[in-house]
Amino acid sequence: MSFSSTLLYARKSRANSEISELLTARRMDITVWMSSPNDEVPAVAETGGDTDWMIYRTSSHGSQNLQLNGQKPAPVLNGTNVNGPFIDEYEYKERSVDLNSDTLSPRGTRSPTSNSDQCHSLGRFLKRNKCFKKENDKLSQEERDSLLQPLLQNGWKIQTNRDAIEKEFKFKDFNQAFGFMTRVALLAEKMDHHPEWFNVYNKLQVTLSSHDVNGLSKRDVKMATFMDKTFQ
Ligand SMILES: C[C@H](O)[C@H](O)[C@H]1CNC2=NC(N)=NC(=O)C2=N1
Repeated sequence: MSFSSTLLYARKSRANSEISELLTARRMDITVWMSSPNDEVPAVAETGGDTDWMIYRTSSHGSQNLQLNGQKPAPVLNGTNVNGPFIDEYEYKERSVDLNSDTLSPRGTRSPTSNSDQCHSLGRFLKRNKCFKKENDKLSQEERDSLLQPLLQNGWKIQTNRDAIEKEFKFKDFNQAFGFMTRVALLAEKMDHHPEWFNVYNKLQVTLSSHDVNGLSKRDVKMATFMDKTFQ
C-alpha cells in the first residue's frame, strides 16, 4: 500500500490552528493520550518536506500541545503502531485535512484528493494511527450472545431480514417523543452513528445497524443502551 501522499503532517503554524478550530468548534472532548510528550509518535510515511507537527491534547484540563520536537516519526507499517495516540472512537468527527492546501474539508467529508488507501481523516489518524478503514467493530458471535441479551430482555428484537435490532418506544405525547429523539440525536452526532427511525406523534420506531460493517456493531449496542436508559 503506497503512502505516497503527504498525510497528516501539517505546517505547525496553520494546521494546528485549524485542528484547534476543529477540536474546539466541535466541542469535542478528544483526549489524545500519549505516554509522554517526547514520545516519538509513529505516523504514516511522509513525502518529505521539513514539517513539524503537534498533537493536541484536550481534556477538562484544557488543551496542551505535545510537541514532537520536529522528530520525523518512523512510518507506520500496516497501521499496527499501537503506541501511537488513540482516542475514544465515539468522540471524534471525521474531517479531512487536505495537506496539500492545509485546509480542513467540510465536516463529514473527505478531502477531494483522498482515496480509500490513504488516511486523510484526522479522526482516523488519531485513532491509533490507523490509516485505513474504520476499525471493524462488528459484533462477533460471542459478543452477540452476551451484549445483545440485556437489549433483547428490554424489548429489542433482532430483525429477520437484516442484521439489525429494532424497538418501538411509546411516549406520553409528541413532546416527550421529540425530546427523546433530540437527546439521541446529540449522541448520534457525537458518535457519528445514526439510528434509522420513524416517529408518529407519541410513537417512535427505531432500527439500529452499522452501515459500514453491514451489520450490528458495538456502536449499536451503545446507542440502544443509551436509548433504554434515557427512556426510563
Ligand atoms: C461517513 C459515514 O456517513 C459516517 O462514518 C457514519 C454516519 N452515521 C452512521 N450511522 C450508522 N448507523 N452507520 C454508519 O456506518 C454510519 N457512518
